[in-house]
Amino acid sequence: MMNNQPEGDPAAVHAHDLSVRRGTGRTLRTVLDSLAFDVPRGRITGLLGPSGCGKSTLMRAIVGTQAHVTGTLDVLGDPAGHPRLRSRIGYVTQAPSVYDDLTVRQNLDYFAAVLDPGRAAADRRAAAVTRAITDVDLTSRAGALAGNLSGGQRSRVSLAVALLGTPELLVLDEPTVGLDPVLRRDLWNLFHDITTTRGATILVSSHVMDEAERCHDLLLMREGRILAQDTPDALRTRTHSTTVEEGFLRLVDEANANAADAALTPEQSR
Ligand SMILES: Nc1ncnc2c1ncn2[C@@H]1O[C@H](COP(=O)(O)OP(=O)(O)OP(=O)(O)O)[C@@H](O)[C@H]1O
Repeated sequence: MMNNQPEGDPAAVHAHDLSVRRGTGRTLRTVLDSLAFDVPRGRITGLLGPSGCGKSTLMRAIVGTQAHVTGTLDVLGDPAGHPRLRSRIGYVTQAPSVYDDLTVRQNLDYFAAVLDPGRAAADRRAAAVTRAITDVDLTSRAGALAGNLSGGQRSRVSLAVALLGTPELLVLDEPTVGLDPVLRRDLWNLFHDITTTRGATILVSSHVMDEAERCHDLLLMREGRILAQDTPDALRTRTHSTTVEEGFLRLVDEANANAADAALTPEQSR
């Protein structure tokens, strides 16, 4: 498996033989199966694959909220879920977690107080809130009620909350779903700004393959497995494709053909 990490610089996320089961009791089933991959630091890695392939489950495992995880999963040098990681990771789930009856700034003040409580930290909190609002380009809407914002603006408030603690790793679960093309482009520009100006690592999921072209690195998933880890360029070249989507489909066809071959008895394959 390809690793784009510069030598000597440990990956932001390192997984080996990583499996996850979901469900309860007798319904427990394997949804991630023996994954091995690295997420390089300071870059945008896109986690792409069809609905239900396990992207959210993998993200939950990385941020430490997923049960029944086995194998190796190291995040920023610590095992996933380690308390030391809490302030070093920003996580945005699919449902924007903002309070509609608070303004943008009040939402951020609230989450900042949870992250960095106490009177002594008041100035630091105020600076962090202003910076996060600026980062997501919502300064002109800071006094607006979150409930009155557009979908894209609400997504940006969630992202601002995740940026509050100046996280080294941002895990974003389908942040552009349901957004129009202009808002999607603006958010992707913002992700690139965040990696450039803060040196942060971003792991971002999507089931829209054209978003793959905007990532530095790709993890392509299918049915609970990693199909490929590559840069968009390398993937297109390797699969003789003009788009990542075409390359992904070629890899799926290849995997299906291999699985069909493996299922044949020696007599059938003769
Ligand atoms: N709470 C749950 N209990 C049992 N199985 C679950 C649960 N949540 C998800 N699954 C199963 O785990 C598998 C992976 O789901 P997951 O949500 O991680 O996929 P996904 O790629 O993020 O999908 P989407 O793009 O639709 O969000 C699916 O087969 C799903 O049915």
